Amino acid sequence: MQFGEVDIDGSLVASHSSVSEDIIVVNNGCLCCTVRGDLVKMLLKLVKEKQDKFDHIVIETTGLAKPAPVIETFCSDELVSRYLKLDGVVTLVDSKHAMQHLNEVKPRFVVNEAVEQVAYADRIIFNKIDLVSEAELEVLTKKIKHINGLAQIKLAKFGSVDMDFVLGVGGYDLERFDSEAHLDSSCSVTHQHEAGHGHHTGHHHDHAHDSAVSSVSIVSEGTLDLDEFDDWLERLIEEKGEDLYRMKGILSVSDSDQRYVFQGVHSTLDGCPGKTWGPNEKRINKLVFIGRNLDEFSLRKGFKGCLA
Ligand SMILES: Nc1nc2c(ncn2[C@@H]2O[C@H](COP(=O)(O)OP(=O)(O)OP(=O)(O)O)[C@@H](O)[C@H]2O)c(=O)[nH]1
Repeated sequence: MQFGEVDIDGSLVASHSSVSEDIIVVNNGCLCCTVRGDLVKMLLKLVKEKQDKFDHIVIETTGLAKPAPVIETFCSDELVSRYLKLDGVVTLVDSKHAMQHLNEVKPRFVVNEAVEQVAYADRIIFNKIDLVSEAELEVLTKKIKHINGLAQIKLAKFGSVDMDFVLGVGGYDLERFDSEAHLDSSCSVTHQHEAGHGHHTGHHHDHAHDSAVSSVSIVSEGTLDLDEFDDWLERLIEEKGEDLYRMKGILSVSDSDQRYVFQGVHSTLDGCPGKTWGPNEKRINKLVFIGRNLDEFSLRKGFKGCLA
């Protein structure tokens, strides 16, 4: 399924495809609505007509699409979420040109879609690595991990990656998340402002300051009061829900032998008890927040305030 004004890829893929997959082009949706009405319609049509005939639906957006409305379609639309589950967001990065797009400063209220597409990803493929030096790749990796410390990254040439890397991602699956625990604590690199954006004063916070999209990771031993934590998260979402793109965490909570796992997109939160802690296992809390203008200091302080 593709979003786009002009469907060139669709016909190219179709002419090369001997398999029976359907390619559906969705090109009349508004790129900035919060839930994609056109997508809802198409997904429900697929469910109705072919429910038992597919394992996955792969949606390819145009390079200009904002990922949030597509993601929220799966969280917010009651019918869609009844029949379909969002598996994950995969972002293909052109290693040669990505930096230029990530650094592009957009006009007021205009988001940088390259930054958004990295920020919301569960998996990131750095493609065209044959066209860049190791040093360039290192700088790009640093930049991308700064934006998204949660996604797994793979390097590729001509888009060649294992299918398992892009299908069956389980990016929104609390159980998978619990057992895999891909929280890269080395990615807590917020507050390193990009060149040219060093001055980060209050008056900048009212517009889409894209270099301000970053990850904050908290890795900390200790036990949390779950009620306090819930209250804190709720307050956070109320105040900053729009700026909080993704959050995930594995928590050690008092009066429980089980981990508590949670994940969220903006103001949609989902949490449940997870695996039991081992008898000699260190109970370490791991949380990652990805969002715009995140205040690392106050996130850490808020978290500490919930420790029992
Ligand atoms: N050297 C090199 N060229 C590549 C690689 N992957 C794709 N290309 C070439 O890059 C050109 C443009 O392809 P892409 O950048 O993949 O285009 P695309 O992503 O389909 O374009 P949109 O979907 O319209 O954004 C084609 O000529 C590809 O053959 C790679 O890993 N290395």
